[in-house]
Amino acid sequence: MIIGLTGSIASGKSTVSQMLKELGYPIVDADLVARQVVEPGSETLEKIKGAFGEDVILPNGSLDRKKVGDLIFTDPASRKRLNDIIHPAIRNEMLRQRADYMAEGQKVVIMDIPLLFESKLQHFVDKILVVSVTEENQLKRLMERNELVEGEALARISSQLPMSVKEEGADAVIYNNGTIEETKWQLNRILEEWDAGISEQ
Ligand SMILES: CC(C)(COP(=O)(O)OP(=O)(O)OC[C@H]1O[C@@H](n2cnc3c(N)ncnc32)[C@H](O)[C@@H]1O)[C@@H](O)C(=O)NCCC(=O)NCCS
Ligand SMILES: Nc1ncnc2c1ncn2[C@@H]1O[C@H](COP(=O)(O)OP(=O)(O)OP(=O)(O)O)[C@@H](O)[C@H]1O
Repeated sequence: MIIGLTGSIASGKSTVSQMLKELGYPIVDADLVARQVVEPGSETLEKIKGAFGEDVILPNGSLDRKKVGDLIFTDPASRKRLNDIIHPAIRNEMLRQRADYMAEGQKVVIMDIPLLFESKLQHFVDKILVVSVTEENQLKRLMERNELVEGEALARISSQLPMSVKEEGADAVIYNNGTIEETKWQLNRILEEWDAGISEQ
């Protein structure tokens, strides 16, 4: 079974993904893959340099994530340009990692994909688990974690589909507004319900 883990920015996907990792599940992490495919020397980084100029490359040759983030979260045309370059590379690498885990004989694989709905990747997975938060908690946690002012955080939030749309498309929802323990409890109930316990693997 392939479980797609998604949600909105700062809703708690990495927090839940970490819990799943501790339980022993294999994880394909789209944010991590997005870093791997732009490593210095990669074809994707060269394409980004071609599209956005030398300005987005740090002196050590790596992508200036802060600069690119500031650009794409405020300008939809730049976001589309970056997505068109980087998403095919991310998709290929995610599918490669998924195939490797399945070849190993893993019965359950987690695919942590923040933009699962935005990129219409529902067909990559068998079940969709959405980590949801209230707008108030999302804004507060995003501002704190990324040290952003309210306007910057709101720009990032509005670059994604609304939380309610993701909840509607979910097979199960974790409401990550309480304690970490409460979130873990919800996760365990869902894994039981889906018969996806690690012991069954
Ligand atoms: C713009 C970049 C360089 C900013 O890097 P930074 O280290 O600040 O953020 P990080 O990669 O950790 O992403 C944080 C979160 O931002 C959101 N996000 C990232 N990219 C996008 C995007 N293109 N559209 C909407 N939301 C996005 C996701 O919720 C993600 O979990 C980076 O996010 C990136 O390369 N984005 C394009 C690839 C992508 O779409 N990644 C999302 C997973 S497929
Ligand atoms: N239940 C919780 N209570 C308090 N803080 C939390 C809770 N869950 C997550 N957080 C904090 O909120 C922030 C966002 O969580 P996390 O990084 O897991 O979100 P994410 O969905 O993976 O974000 P992104 O889309 O940006 O990668 C983090 O600083 C995390 O420590």
